[in-house]
Order: sequence, then C-alpha cells, then structure tokens
Amino acid sequence: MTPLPKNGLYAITPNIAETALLLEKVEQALQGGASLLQYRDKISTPDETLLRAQAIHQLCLNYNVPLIINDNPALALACQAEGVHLGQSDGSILEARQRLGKDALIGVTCHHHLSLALQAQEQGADYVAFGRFFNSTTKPGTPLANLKTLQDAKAALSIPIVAIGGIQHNNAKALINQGADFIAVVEQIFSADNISESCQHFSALF
Ligand SMILES: Cc1ncc(COP(=O)(O)OP(=O)(O)O)c(N)n1
Ligand SMILES: Cc1ncsc1CCOP(=O)(O)O
Ligand SMILES: [Mg+2]
Repeated sequence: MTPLPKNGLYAITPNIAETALLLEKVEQALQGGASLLQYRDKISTPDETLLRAQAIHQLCLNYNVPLIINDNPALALACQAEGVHLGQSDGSILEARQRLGKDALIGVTCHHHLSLALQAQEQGADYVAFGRFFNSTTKPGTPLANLKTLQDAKAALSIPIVAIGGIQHNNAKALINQGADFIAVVEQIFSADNISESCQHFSALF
C-alpha cells in the first residue's frame, strides 16, 4: 500500500472515451509530479472501468503514487487501489472501511460544511475535500466554498484538507496558503497541451 503523502497535487481523471489516451494522459500527470491520483469515470461500463482501474493502478505503482477510486469501494477493492473517494451520496465511511480495511485511504466530499468534515473525521476519514472554490466546467453548479471555509477547517481538523473546483495555476496558491494540503484538479491538468508541465507548475506551489 502506497501511503498518503503529506501534501501536493491531487490529479483527477476526466471522462475520456478512449482507454489508450486516458492511460497516456495519466502517465504524463504522474511524470509531472502528481502526488495523488483519482480515477473518476462517469462514462464507462463496469467491465471497462475495472480494466482501466487496473491499468491505472499499475501506472501509479510505478510512480509510487496512491490511487483513489471515485464513488465505488467495490471497484477500489477489485483493483487493489489505495482508497476511495466518497461524496455525500456515495455510501458510508463505515461500510467502505469494513470493505477496504484499516489501511485504506478514504476521502469524503464536504462541500463548504465544516460540520460534515468534523463528522467525517470522527468516522475515520483520511482526508476531507472542500469545494468547489471557483467555476468548474467539470462539475458546474456544486456549492461554493471560500477561503474562510479553509481557514476554519484548518483550525478545527487534524486530517489533511483537499481543495477542489476550478483550480488553476493562478488561483491555487491562495488555497494552499489558507490551509489546503492538496489541490485537486481535472481540467487545468488534463486539457493542457503539456500535461506534465501543468502538473509541475502546480507541484512547485507546495
Ligand atoms: C477530491 C475530490 N473532492 C470532491 C469530489 C466530488 O465528489 P462527489 O461529490 O461524490 O462528486 P463526483 O465526483 O462523484 O461527481 C471528488 N470526486 N474528489
Ligand atoms: C469533482 C468535483 N467536485 C467538486 S468540483 C469538481 C470538479 C473539479 O474539476 P476542475 O478542476 O476541472 O474544476
Ligand atoms: Mg461521488
């Protein structure tokens, strides 16, 4: 099991129909220094998803980067990923913990609510995620968090804090300064002409 790093860039995969292209882009993100990777896929069939998750996990192992599976503890177990990310409607932390074991990394979406984060921490989450912080084309319309959310969270929580949503090279530093241990990014990484370079720019902010 690759452990959770202290901080850094958390790369999250976009929906990409072609598996070879997805894997190529994931490898470029790993080469660019992403310290955590989430496989998030809202378009593939369960069979495709398993094959992709296994291939992505092999890449992550090569770079010593933990793989987090979005939404789906069963898939995390099947591909032996390091963990799972749960939204507020994606099932309980307790169930995921029972399924994946004590060493699994479990992350939880808390939008802009410190109360949800405190609850998640109490229930054994390994990190909490706040956001979106800015306009996001990947997931528009989710509730907005702000810098005060991060400051309050930093003061109240002992587990790592992830910031997500519309994060770009020019707005990430403020989030890190206010307490984000990880910045989670889809678009500005995976739509870049040079994915590795984009990751290097983000990683250099830590
Ligand atoms: C690191 C991170 N933070 C938040 C989310 C969003 O999770 P969720 O609210 O379940 O929404 P979907 O991603 O499933 O659409 C995330 N995936 N990762
Ligand atoms: C999954 C998710 N949850 C809140 S915003 C978001 C999308 C983040 O993607 P981007 O970095 O492209 O805004
Ligand atoms: Mg989800």
